[in-house]
Amino acid sequence: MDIIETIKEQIANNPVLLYMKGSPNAPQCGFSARATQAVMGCGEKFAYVDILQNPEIRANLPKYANWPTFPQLWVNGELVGGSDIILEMFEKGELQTLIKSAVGKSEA
Ligand SMILES: N[C@@H](CCC(=O)N[C@@H](CS)C(=O)NCC(=O)O)C(=O)O
Repeated sequence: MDIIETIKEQIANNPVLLYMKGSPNAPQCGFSARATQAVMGCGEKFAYVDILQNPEIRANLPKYANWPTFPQLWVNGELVGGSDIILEMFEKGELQTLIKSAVGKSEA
């Protein structure tokens, strides 16, 4: 399948999706580690894609997303942002609200 189609499918099929370096249990970059901590802190299930294991996604997602770096958090099919935005939203309590509503919608 075309890599852009794969990316679109991943985004469409996962209400909370983190593109990151490594895995939540073993992040391979400080930015991904901090983003994971915040997303995990929301207490809901989330999907992730390790871009170190998926070089084609690493090469193509930044163009598709118009966002140059990783991590990238996608919620309900929309890009939320990277580590800075994720942490800022978490500190304000906004990330918790967003993720809880996204997970709730997917279960409805
Ligand atoms: N300010 C960014 C920092 C993220 C960042 O600089 N990521 C780098 C290092 S992990 C990156 O993705 N570089 C491109 C790449 O490695 O493909 C954020 O908030 O997420």
